[in-house]
Amino acid sequence: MHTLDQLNRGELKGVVRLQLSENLTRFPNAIFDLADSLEVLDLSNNNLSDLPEDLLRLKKLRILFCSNNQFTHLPDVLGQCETLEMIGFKSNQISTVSSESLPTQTRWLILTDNKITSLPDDFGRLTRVQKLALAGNRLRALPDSIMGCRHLELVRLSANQLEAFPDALLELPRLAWLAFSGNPFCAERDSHDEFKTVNFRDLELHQVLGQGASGVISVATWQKNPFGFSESVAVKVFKGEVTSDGYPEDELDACLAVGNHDNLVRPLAKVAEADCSALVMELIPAHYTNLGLPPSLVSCTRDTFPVEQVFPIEKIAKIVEQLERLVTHFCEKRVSHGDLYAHNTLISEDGHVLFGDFGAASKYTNLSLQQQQGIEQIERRALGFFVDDMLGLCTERDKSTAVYQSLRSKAFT
Ligand SMILES: Nc1ncnc2c1ncn2[C@@H]1O[C@H](COP(=O)(O)OP(=O)(O)OP(=O)(O)O)[C@@H](O)[C@H]1O
Repeated sequence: MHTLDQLNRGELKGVVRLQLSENLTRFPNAIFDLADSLEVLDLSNNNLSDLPEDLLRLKKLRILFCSNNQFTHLPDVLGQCETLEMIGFKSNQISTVSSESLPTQTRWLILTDNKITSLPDDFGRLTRVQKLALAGNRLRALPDSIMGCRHLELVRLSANQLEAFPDALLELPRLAWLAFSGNPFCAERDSHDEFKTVNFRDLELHQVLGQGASGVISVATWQKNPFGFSESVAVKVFKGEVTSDGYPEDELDACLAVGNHDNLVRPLAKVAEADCSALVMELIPAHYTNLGLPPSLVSCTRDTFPVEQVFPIEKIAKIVEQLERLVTHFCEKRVSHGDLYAHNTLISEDGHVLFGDFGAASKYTNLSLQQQQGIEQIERRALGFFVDDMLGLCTERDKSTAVYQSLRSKAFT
């Protein structure tokens, strides 16, 4: 994080990346002094509502983040910034997105949690866009031209006002991670009576285990355990607000709809109270570790891995086999996971997989057979990308094996 003082004193000359958060209400002019070098500008968490019309003077600007500001429209000047390819305006008040505001070379567009009712008709001219985050808006439909966005791989549409499933998405040849729960066309949430409902006051929360976008997970023991669950459990208490993947209530609904599987963290019970929604689940044993790391600004939609991460091909085959069985289970339950990634996968030393994070999951039982098949194909593409990622971790020696070749035929690149 930098300061306005540093900027005004000329101390930041030559920086490639600038991050300022000081309740700014106006774009600081001194930023233009960095035009020769500035590639990444992060003005998130300020009070900005517009950008200067000569922003294009920042000739090298590739990445612009303005989340948590007061924008009511996406500034038109963005469309004239010749090198700008990543745009993030999450949690503003944006209701209008003009065609002029979208640079043709956009790869990454984050407009989560705004008030957008429609996208420009010619959206499909963004033929390079790979990642499109629109959850928590007021979209009623998508422009059919979106079919032209042939590089789209990740799309978030949850928590909108879509009246019908956007069939145009089924035409996208690379789409692999899709979230669409919490729209009027979706099936209603289920009460999941097959799972016990417990009182929140019967649980005693202890140390925090982790925190996802949608809730906080803690170890808990029972004050009262009428159903005889294990003495120690994990409890995810949902925060209630919309996340970049959708509504927490839909996460709980989808997670319970998928139910039990050998490769899922076992859901045990739910808390469904007016002021508290929570999921009680089995504790993940401490020796399970993350298989991958989330995507970076460079990898965009693809997971990243520590350079030293290497696996023998037999272990990779075992991991892939478990994921394949899991995807078959998702399809049988008519739930799309929407976030099938190594970074959501935990593995034990001997290669047993525990998979999680239903934040982007969407139920699709009520859709037409053709739509259901299309959605399954999208999830299987994510599995194909996953296989490709796993093969990237294979030892050089194992690349000549028959197992490698057989897995290669399942990979999507
Ligand atoms: N049943 C559990 N037992 C032990 N630890 C858990 C359990 N569930 C979650 N955790 C811990 O909490 C962290 C957050 O989990 P969660 O599934 O909510 O979110 P995430 O997938 O990491 O994040 P996001 O939803 O933002 O993508 C996990 O990385 C893990 O460390």
